[in-house]
Amino acid sequence: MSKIIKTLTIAGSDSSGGAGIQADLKTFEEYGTYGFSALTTIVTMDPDRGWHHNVYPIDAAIVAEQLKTIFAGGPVDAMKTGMLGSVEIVQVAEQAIKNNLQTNVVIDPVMVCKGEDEVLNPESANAIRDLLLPLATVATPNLFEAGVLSGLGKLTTLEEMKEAARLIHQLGTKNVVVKGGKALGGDKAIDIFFDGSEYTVLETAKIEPAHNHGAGCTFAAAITGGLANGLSVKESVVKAKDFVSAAIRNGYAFNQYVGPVFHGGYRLEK
Ligand SMILES: Nc1ncnc2c1ncn2[C@@H]1O[C@H](COP(=O)(O)OP(=O)(O)O)[C@@H](O)[C@H]1O
Ligand SMILES: Cc1ncc(COP(=O)(O)O)c(C=O)c1O
Ligand SMILES: [Mg+2]
Repeated sequence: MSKIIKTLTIAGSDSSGGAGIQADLKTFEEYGTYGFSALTTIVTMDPDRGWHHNVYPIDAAIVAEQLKTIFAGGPVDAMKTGMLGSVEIVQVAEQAIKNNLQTNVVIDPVMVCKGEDEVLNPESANAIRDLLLPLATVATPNLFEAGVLSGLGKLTTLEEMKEAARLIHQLGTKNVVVKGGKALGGDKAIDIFFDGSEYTVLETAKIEPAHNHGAGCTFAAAITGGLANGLSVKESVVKAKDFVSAAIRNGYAFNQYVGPVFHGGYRLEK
């Protein structure tokens, strides 16, 4: 075998398997890369309480220990962050990125899980904005997160998404994708990619039923996989959109509450 291509996710566990570290590792595998993970939080969903999410952060020192283990094998080719769970964990992720400034990093500024519209942990969200976005190669907020990060509040049009992308770029990230997804009205799933000078509109038909739990994590992990394989940022984002669309098309109803993507969908359709 030729050179091993290494990818890393610093993210939470979604025991239901569609999102979080599970989505990231499955996607990394689909991209032919060797995935590492530093676990930050454990999320459970309660069927007796309408699928209420409980988030259990891990001690930041243990996250730091996991990263020490991973980097004992040398640098990785690309990395991403997902749900981080506490300001201290955000700081640990910041340090890992600063120790590896040559490595492309995708910041998925996870503040919410689908179906919830309240920021899970406002202090961590602010820390992601202030500490991680300035270090990001690409940031991938969904519509809600882009409204919070840009300060524009609820976004409802393409023009507002573009303005949010511009404002988030000003926070220091080199590139940003604002994901309209299912949250934007209309029959298209539209994302805006902004590289600081040019806007690219990424558009597909909205897939119904939307088995899109984990779509955001899968999309960010796919960008990471593309970057690790040497694609440009724009190429990585364009391929990730195809990858996540196939994952949603091949998703399934896990139960009455949630329909996760299938991370192997792109391979199945080839
Ligand atoms: N029903 C859908 N049909 C097609 N694409 C979708 C659908 N829902 C989400 N997407 C796409 O999945 C990716 C993740 O977006 P989104 O689901 O909004 O993120 P998040 O999971 O972070 O909330 C984006 O590329 C978005 O356009
Ligand atoms: C651990 C974890 N990370 C991230 C997310 C966000 O998932 P999505 O990809 O749907 O935005 C979730 C949602 O349940 C989660 O449990
Ligand atoms: Mg998300």
